[in-house]
Amino acid sequence: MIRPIIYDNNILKLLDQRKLPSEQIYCECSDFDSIVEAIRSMKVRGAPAIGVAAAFGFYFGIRDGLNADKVYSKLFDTRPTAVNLKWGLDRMKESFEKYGENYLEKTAIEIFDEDVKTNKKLSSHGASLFKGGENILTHCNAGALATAGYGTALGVIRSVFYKTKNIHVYVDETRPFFQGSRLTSFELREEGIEHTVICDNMAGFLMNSGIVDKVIVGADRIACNGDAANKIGTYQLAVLSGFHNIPFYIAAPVSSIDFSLKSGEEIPIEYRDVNEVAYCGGSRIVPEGIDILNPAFDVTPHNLITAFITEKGVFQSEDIKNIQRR
Ligand SMILES: CSC[C@@H](O)[C@@H](O)C(=O)COP(=O)(O)O
Repeated sequence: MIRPIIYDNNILKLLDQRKLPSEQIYCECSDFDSIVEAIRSMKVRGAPAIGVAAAFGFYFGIRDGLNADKVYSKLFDTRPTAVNLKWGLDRMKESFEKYGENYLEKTAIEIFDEDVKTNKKLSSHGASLFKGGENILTHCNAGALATAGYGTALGVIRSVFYKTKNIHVYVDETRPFFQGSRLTSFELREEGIEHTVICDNMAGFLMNSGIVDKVIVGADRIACNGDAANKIGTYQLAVLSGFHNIPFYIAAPVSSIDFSLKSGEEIPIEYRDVNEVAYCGGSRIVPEGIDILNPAFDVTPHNLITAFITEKGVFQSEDIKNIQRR
């Protein structure tokens, strides 16, 4: 299976997600600044993967003699919506305050290893909700590439495939960064899982034609009431799923729950460079001088979510606040 992140003797190798699917190139980060840049520019992306990369960034920063508060805040500011970033940083800070510098590398490696185990666990819980033979729709990339390995929503799909060998996935291309068509399709092809790529605006047509049995996506931040932020376009899929009576699942680790937030209204939404919308494959596709908006995430209200699939089991939104963090 693809290895999106490899740690090898003080070098963090990140499979550059901007180059996929045409090129598989690892960018090698050996210092704090290179990790900050890799997260900001989306060489590494996906909430759990960002959390893991930030943990190594914290280690590199302290190892190189930088101030801990500055290291924390510079990494924290790279991507505002994914709460796993803060979760990873808080764990590193706690380790630093308790044991000092010597234990930091070990803590970062622990966070990395745990993420893969967590994803496998949540995927096996999720697979129990599927009998095989379903047509599943997914959005963005919540696969191995968005995590330390195996994936969340795509991890569940992987586990259903291993169990039944019978599943078909509809993949939203996911404008403007195309995580669906470039990354999810790449991963599904590697696994030999049958799939079809569609443009984001085709989901309603497919649902209305009775082609979609279930929808499963990841999450970047979940509030205590179950409102969930995920890649822009997720909310409209949830509304469509509700209208067509199609189960809509969120698959995410407990580290994606922000226990400090009562509802999704408090989730900060990242606005990215408008050129991500203005250009496609290097060509300008919007006339010059036109207003463009690029919110990278939206929030799906809890009442549109059928269930949450986590490593601790499958939950309803009212149970989210009672899940134990560790
Ligand atoms: C597994 S993270 C949840 C995903 O569905 C998705 O929102 C995501 O990968 C985050 O987006 P990105 O902006 O590519 O970092």
